[in-house]
Amino acid sequence: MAEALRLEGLTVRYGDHTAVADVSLEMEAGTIGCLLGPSGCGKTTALRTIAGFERPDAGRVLLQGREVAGPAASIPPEHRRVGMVFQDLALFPHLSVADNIAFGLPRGAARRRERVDELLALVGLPGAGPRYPHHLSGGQQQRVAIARALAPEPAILLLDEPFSSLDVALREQLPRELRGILQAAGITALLVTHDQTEAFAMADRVGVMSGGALCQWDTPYNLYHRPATPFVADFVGLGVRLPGTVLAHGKVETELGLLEGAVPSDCPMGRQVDVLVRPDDIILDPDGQGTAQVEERVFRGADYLYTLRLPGGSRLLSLAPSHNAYAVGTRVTVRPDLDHLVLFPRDGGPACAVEEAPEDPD
Ligand SMILES: Nc1ncnc2c1ncn2[C@@H]1O[C@H](COP(=O)(O)OP(=O)(O)OP(=O)(O)O)[C@@H](O)[C@H]1O
Repeated sequence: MAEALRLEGLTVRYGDHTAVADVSLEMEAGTIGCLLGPSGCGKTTALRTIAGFERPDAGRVLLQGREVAGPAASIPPEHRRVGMVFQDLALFPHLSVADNIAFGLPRGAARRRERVDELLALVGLPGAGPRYPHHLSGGQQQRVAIARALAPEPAILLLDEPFSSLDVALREQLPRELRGILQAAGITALLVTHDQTEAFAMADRVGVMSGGALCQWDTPYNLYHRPATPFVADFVGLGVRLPGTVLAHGKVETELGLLEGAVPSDCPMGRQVDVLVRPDDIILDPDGQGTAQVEERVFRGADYLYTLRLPGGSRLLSLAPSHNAYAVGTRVTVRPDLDHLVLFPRDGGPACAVEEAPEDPD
């Protein structure tokens, strides 16, 4: 498949501060990518550099194989064929929906009206052309902003926190809808968000950023099941890291007992590691004889998230269906059910590669 975007060693500094540090990634045409990370990690700066609003201090940006920023070129934003949707949507309040969408199209273009109608149909708002932005709901306004950005047929659509101004219900629903719209039209898109649920619902590939660096650029499934660094493991999904010692291939001793299965072959015996334990890896049994204790319980609708305290002081998380509720203080037996082990060496040495993790079903 054709390459839509490539970043090579992209570095952007504001004075002494490195906002984007040596970021490299590639996106294929027609796919959706996402930069995910906490506030200040550099994701907006990376997006703005792709759009042409910031200049790289090192590295290159290539769009459809053409260098648009780097040692060989500095193409201005309007000539990059990039569509941008901003956090606040930035619709023109005094223009109708049709005129908002047509804004980026050449005046007098024969297909102008036709293109607006096409885009309104694409975003599920047929017939909304004569209305004004303030007549529309937040979700509808967002679709108009997307239609406007798509009007000039950009090579890539960049979206900066596109759901942050919407209410909670829309934030659940819109990422999936938007993914459907972009996929139907074969659009390449890159969004930035700090919200993992949005990233996972929207994107084929997600890049987790921290301190300007890209920690891992991978499928959502692999980020969860094969996190490359402790930061990715902590940022994506819930879980704890339990100290352990590698005993032999296939066994790690922890406070939970011997965890078995798929210890990476490059993890030497005796090595001190942290084992990633997700809430879905822990089954709890409230038998009254157990040595673990419920320390906290959080209702999450379909399930409760329990924090469990082991006798040695380590804590675990566990998810259990919400039709049974175990009170704080209940003694429970904890049964680990890990089908592969993700290990991070405690000495900070290179991570042990995760083998035999389940394959990404997609
Ligand atoms: N124009 C600027 N001048 C100086 N420093 C800046 C500028 N823009 C961003 N920064 C700094 O660069 C770092 C990265 O900012 P950036 O906005 O890219 O992060 P972000 O991950 O998008 O955060 P947020 O989610 O809060 O927008 C931050 O430390 C920020 O304070």
